Amino acid sequence: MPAKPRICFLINPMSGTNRRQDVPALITRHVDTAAVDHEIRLTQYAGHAEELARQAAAEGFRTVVAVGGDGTVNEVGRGLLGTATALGVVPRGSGNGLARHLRIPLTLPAAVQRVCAPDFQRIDVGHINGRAFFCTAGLGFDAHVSKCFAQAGTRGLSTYVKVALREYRHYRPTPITVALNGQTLQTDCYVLAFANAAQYGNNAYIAPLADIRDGLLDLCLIDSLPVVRAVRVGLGLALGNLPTSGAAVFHTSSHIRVRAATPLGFHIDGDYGGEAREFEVALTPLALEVAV
Ligand SMILES: Nc1ncnc2c1ncn2[C@@H]1O[C@H](COP(=O)(O)OP(=O)(O)OP(=O)(O)O)[C@@H](O)[C@H]1O
Repeated sequence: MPAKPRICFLINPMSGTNRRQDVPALITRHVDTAAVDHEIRLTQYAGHAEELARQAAAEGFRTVVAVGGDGTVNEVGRGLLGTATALGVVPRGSGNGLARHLRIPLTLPAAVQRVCAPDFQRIDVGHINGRAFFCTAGLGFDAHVSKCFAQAGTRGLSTYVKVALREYRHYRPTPITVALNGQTLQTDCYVLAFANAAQYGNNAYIAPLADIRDGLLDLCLIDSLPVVRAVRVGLGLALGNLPTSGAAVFHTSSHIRVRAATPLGFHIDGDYGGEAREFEVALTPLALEVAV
């Protein structure tokens, strides 16, 4: 009999809002043991999932499953780049942007059953200043909010919205120069999002037309955000019609350079990445295999 594929579940115990569940026991209950062999490992600190994923790939696991939110997915995905091991996702974050984009089930039992009998597909991978992202990266207000959110003490959508409304009163755009597709744009950056997937998570569609397998990033530029436009952006995110709302400008490209007049914050899959004056953003087509 051929050997069963081996799956390694990497759990971020800090992700999501329901931390009291016994996640390892739930996974073990729902794994199809007739179809796969599995192991469960827990992360012990931020960044650990990347090391554990790389190690699991070296051990020959067919799939390494990120059990967590988009931050954990990012770490596991980074660890698997350049290996023959696929990324799986059991979504447990508050946003779950990549899982929603790939139509991975959002409940734990269904997601575990899915990774035991998946289709394998390849997706594009973005890089911002050399750091990989799978869902979205961005400059400006959303990065600033991700920094404040990380300091907020509690997580979840309601904390995110509260932080965003508080910061909106003070945040001002930064002048930037954007080079893409042989042209140069001088503009202001309130938000400049680089979307590989269509949404930030929570069905907030920053780039509803983004295709994760087309070799292109969808750029969404918002140069200023007075109140009336903020309402239109909010509605556009929720309804998935930002491109036709007139509240943002869209481009597609696989290689973008940005120079900012003053240091500008950036995020990587929703986690704050720091500040920089220059950004190089590029897409590598179909660089990661995922179990969907
Ligand atoms: N054991 C750990 N202790 C502390 N932090 C951890 C640990 N494991 C992972 N992390 C960090 O937790 C951060 C948040 O994780 P993740 O994004 O998966 O969950 P979330 O924030 O609840 O979900 P979402 O991004 O959907 O809101 C990640 O950036 C990761 O680096």
